[in-house]
Amino acid sequence: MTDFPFRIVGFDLDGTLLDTGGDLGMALNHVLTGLGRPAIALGEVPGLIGGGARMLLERGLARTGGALPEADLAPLHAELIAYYSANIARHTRPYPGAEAMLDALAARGVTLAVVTNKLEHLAVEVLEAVGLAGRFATIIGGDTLGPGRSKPAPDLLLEMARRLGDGPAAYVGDTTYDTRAAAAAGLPCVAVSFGFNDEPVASLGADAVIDHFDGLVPTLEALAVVAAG
Ligand SMILES: O=C(O)COP(=O)(O)O
Ligand SMILES: [Mg+2]
Repeated sequence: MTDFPFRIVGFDLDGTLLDTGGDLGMALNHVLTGLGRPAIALGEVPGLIGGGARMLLERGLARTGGALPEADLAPLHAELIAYYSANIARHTRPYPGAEAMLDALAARGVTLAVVTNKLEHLAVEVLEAVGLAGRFATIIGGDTLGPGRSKPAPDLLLEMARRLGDGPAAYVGDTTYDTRAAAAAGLPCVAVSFGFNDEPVASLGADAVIDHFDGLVPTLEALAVVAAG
């Protein structure tokens, strides 16, 4: 154990640890084109991500001709999830420096967690596919606690603390879902500028921003100094 100021660091998944935009976009376009709708340019998909796959579907429908009745959404959501699960890591990769950063935190005795709005089983599958699942003491998904408890509610982050025990914790994310959840849970939050930011990164309300994972360890050390006054 070292004197690193945080004992637990939680990570968002889509747009934070992993660039999942291409594979999520392919799954969304599979559903849209099946409905006779146009595909969405993959470069535009990151702007539609946040809040889970069901919200991705709703935003995709709105973008390509309009919403569908509520009753039509469940089978389309299931189709999107099935396609995504079967094609989960064709394009998905960790962002540069992610693995070295996880090594650096682990070497400092930090316990690592994933806290995502993705369905838990998809989070496990994609982390296994890119070889990172074993790094995390726990993986908590948008459905882990049941409906209505995903980010921006604090529940998933409070569950992380419940599972991993006492000690200072911090969270790393890319959207307002993450910064709002962290604030509600009372955790400091670092935002990554390279993710699927739903607001300009300076407006996300994070305590600090990093442009590369090389900056995470020193940024967390500096945050703790500020918090200590
Ligand atoms: O799946 C989403 O919409 C967002 O997932 P995340 O919480 O890992 O960013
Ligand atoms: Mg994210």
